[in-house]
Amino acid sequence: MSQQLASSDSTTREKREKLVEVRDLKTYYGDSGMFGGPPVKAVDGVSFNVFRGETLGLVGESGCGKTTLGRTLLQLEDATGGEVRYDGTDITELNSDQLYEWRRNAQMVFQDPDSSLNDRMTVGEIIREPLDVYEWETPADRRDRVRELLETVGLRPEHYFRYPHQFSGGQRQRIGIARTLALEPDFMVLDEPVSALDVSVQAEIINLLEDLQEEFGLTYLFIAHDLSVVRHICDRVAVMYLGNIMEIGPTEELFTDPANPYTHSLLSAIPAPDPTDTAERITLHGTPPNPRYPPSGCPFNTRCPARIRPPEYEHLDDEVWQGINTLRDVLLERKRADRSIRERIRERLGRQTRFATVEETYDELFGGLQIPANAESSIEQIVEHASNNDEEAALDVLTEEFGSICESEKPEYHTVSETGRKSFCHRHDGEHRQPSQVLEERY
Ligand SMILES: Nc1ncnc2c1ncn2[C@@H]1O[C@H](COP(=O)(O)OP(=O)(O)OP(=O)(O)O)[C@@H](O)[C@H]1O
Repeated sequence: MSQQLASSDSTTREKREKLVEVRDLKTYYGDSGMFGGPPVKAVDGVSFNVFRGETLGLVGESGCGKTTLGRTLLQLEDATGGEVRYDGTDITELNSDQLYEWRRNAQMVFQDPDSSLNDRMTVGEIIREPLDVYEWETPADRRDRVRELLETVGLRPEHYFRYPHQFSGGQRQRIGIARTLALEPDFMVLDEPVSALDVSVQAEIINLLEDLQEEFGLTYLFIAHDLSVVRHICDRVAVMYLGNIMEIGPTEELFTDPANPYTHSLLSAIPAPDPTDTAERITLHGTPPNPRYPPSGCPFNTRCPARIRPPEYEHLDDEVWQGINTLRDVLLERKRADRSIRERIRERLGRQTRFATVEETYDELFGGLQIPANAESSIEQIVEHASNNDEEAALDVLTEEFGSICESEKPEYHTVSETGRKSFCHRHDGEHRQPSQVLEERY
């Protein structure tokens, strides 16, 4: 599956040189030791290429794994599995000496310049540090290089002896960028490089990054929340959700004609520039699942507005669906949670039991809603099992009655346009209606 994503990515762009090739990359945090529970699957098997000279955007909600992916590409985080080939070399296999040498090629620009600049060092020392570490040329050459770098990023040579706190946020980011340029890298991971800056300054830094890219032939992975910035600066975009890439392709096409339901939802959250635009927004319910316990099947299935439904429930009221989704989340959570000591004490004292929680949950989710008879009897069975503390049986009924391929099988990557854009969704398998058709009908 991941190979498939990567290969078609390359067929459409075969003339472009691959600088970074990522294959089935996984980064998990923590271990599954006796008390640790399962690891956090921050990056859970992604494959894509970054082409030399391009800017690839990486977008997605907070916590979906963007920073972890960026850090793993630079081996600032150890990969749990998979490969990161840089100019053909798998950098996950390098020993520490080799990695040290390789790091000259690739640098990271951070969101918050304050935390990456040491306030006790002068600006000159900060920018010179990587040159000193790598014993670049002579000390006099290094000083010259720093003065040149200061000019390259729009600062002045006399800023050499000033301290970071004497500069504005935008200027501090320029200092950070000068430092990352010192060793002439080819590849830069820009992790929200303008998010901490005033809007008026953001454009200046974006322009600087674009100029530098052109001047030095840099390749960027640009991590961002702000989709309008991404649309402006990126050649291609990868949309991430819960450690997976849901869609990847050329920027303009992805923004104007999204294929994946998650991309639709993400774009739909952008306020329309035209206040008279009455297009329905897709509201994503709930928060992304805990990456320690990602759902089975498609990672987005628990929130997907275009989820495939059993035919008899195709037109079930959306609020009822949301209720069923939430009920599933609660049941899954309860199934894996060892009952807390507090709850057990409460039970023994006869105060509040898990039964009461189920009843309350039911009322809250479905109270006042019109539920068709067949769905209602299934929901009642589910609640009854849950009341008997048998979450397993409750979930079985839920899956049997309301489940679909979205929960039972991981999707494949499907090519959705002539440019080789890829989307990770069962709806492209030729047997179902496309996400956009379903979303139009449901919203
Ligand atoms: N060092 C760590 N140890 C354990 N879990 C971590 C660690 N770093 C990140 N995580 C978890 O991994 C998941 C992905 O985090 P990450 O910071 O990569 O997401 P993100 O998309 O960059 O978020 P944001 O946009 O808020 O920066 C989150 O659930 C986060 O809590």
